[in-house]
Amino acid sequence: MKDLHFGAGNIGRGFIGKVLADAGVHVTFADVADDLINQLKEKKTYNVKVVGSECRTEAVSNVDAVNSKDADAVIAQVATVDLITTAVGPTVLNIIAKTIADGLAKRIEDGNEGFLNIIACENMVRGTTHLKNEVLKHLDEKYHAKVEELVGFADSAVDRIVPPADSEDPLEVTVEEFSEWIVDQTQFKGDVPNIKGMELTDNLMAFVERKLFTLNTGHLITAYLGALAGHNTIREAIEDEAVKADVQAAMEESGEVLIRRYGFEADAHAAYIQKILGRFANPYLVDEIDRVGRQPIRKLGPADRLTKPLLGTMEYGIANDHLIKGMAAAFFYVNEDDPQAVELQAMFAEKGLKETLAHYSELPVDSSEVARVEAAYQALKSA
Ligand SMILES: NC(=O)C1=CN([C@@H]2O[C@H](COP(=O)(O)OP(=O)(O)OC[C@H]3O[C@@H](n4cnc5c(N)ncnc54)[C@H](O)[C@@H]3O)[C@@H](O)[C@H]2O)C=CC1
Ligand SMILES: O=P(O)(O)OC[C@H]1O[C@](O)(CO)[C@@H](O)[C@@H]1O
Repeated sequence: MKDLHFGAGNIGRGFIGKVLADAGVHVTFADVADDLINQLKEKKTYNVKVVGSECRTEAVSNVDAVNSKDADAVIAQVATVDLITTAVGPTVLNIIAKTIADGLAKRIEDGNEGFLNIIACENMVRGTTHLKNEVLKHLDEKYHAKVEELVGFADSAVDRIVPPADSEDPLEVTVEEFSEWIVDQTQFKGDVPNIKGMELTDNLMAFVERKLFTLNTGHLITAYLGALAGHNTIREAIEDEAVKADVQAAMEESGEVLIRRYGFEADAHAAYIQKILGRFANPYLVDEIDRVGRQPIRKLGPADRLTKPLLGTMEYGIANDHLIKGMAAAFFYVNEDDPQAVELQAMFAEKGLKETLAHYSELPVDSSEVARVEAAYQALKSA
């Protein structure tokens, strides 16, 4: 099987590319980072350091690379591979959609009747479905029926903490031991691939929301409360007992929504939260607060890791003080290198918290929740 993987970054090399290459799939990475691509092309192998209670280095071999800026080369790949995976970040999905659409048009014109499956591996609810809609916007309608017949767009949930590596070898990645890649088996076209490390489910939403609204909700609140307390890394922040107590409580509030919505068993979910807290404290990973806190506007959005769990607590009429506090902490997040943090702070300075939060979260500006976030902000300010 041949895979074209967009995004040779942390998750691309450290997780998805590795799982596929280990399973005997030939992986070609597509990326815009020239040096990275040239080195991958030349060496065709790279190392992954797996760190935890035991540390080891594993080589990933038989990979290739193509520069994403060379549209013709990428289109030629799309026209021939059996699988396309992505780990580029939600905003870049819209950019690669055009190239994928051009590749699908070529594939059909070339008479390739083989099945192709596409899996976006991003921190997004139904990211592949989003990508599909973007691809179809760029694709002439005359190709749509063939795409429906031959191309599967399978949504997935991806969980492995992979911070940027601090290594002399630019291709090496450092990853935690834990990993979970769950794909919606109902959305494949042709045979569903049997790949070790890729789990299949017919209940994907439960797993996507469980991951995004537990790990990512807790991680983000760790970042924002940690930054406020003067910490630089996630590990430092979660070892601060006050931060940890708030983060755990926020994950429990979000967890109560997940338990009620999807029927997760309460004890198992509590253990899931504890495991995640342990992963945040991994002493072998140096995970900067800015990586986890990045793009706060996206993360305050209505479908993302702060607002969506809050909406769930409102739906079920259950406690949400710590989710509210986490949202308030987002307004202390300052990072001049992050355009979204700059934009958020600019609007906050001009319009105040209520209007800014309502604008990005789509919560009603006069709602009691928005008022409570403002009160929590004031409480944090005077603490
Ligand atoms: N790092 C982590 O711990 C996890 C990340 N994720 C998700 O995986 C996705 C990727 O995250 P990371 O690997 O951490 O980011 P990253 O920044 O390390 O990798 C993204 C890669 O995409 C490349 N890229 C940018 N524009 C491109 C284009 N037009 N064509 C091809 N490649 C392009 C970048 O050069 C970069 O190498 C994100 O959606 C993230 O939320 C999900 C789970 C864990
Ligand atoms: O990649 P995003 O959506 O900016 O968010 C960063 C988060 O994603 C992860 O990299 C993977 O879930 C977490 O480690 C972190 O909480």
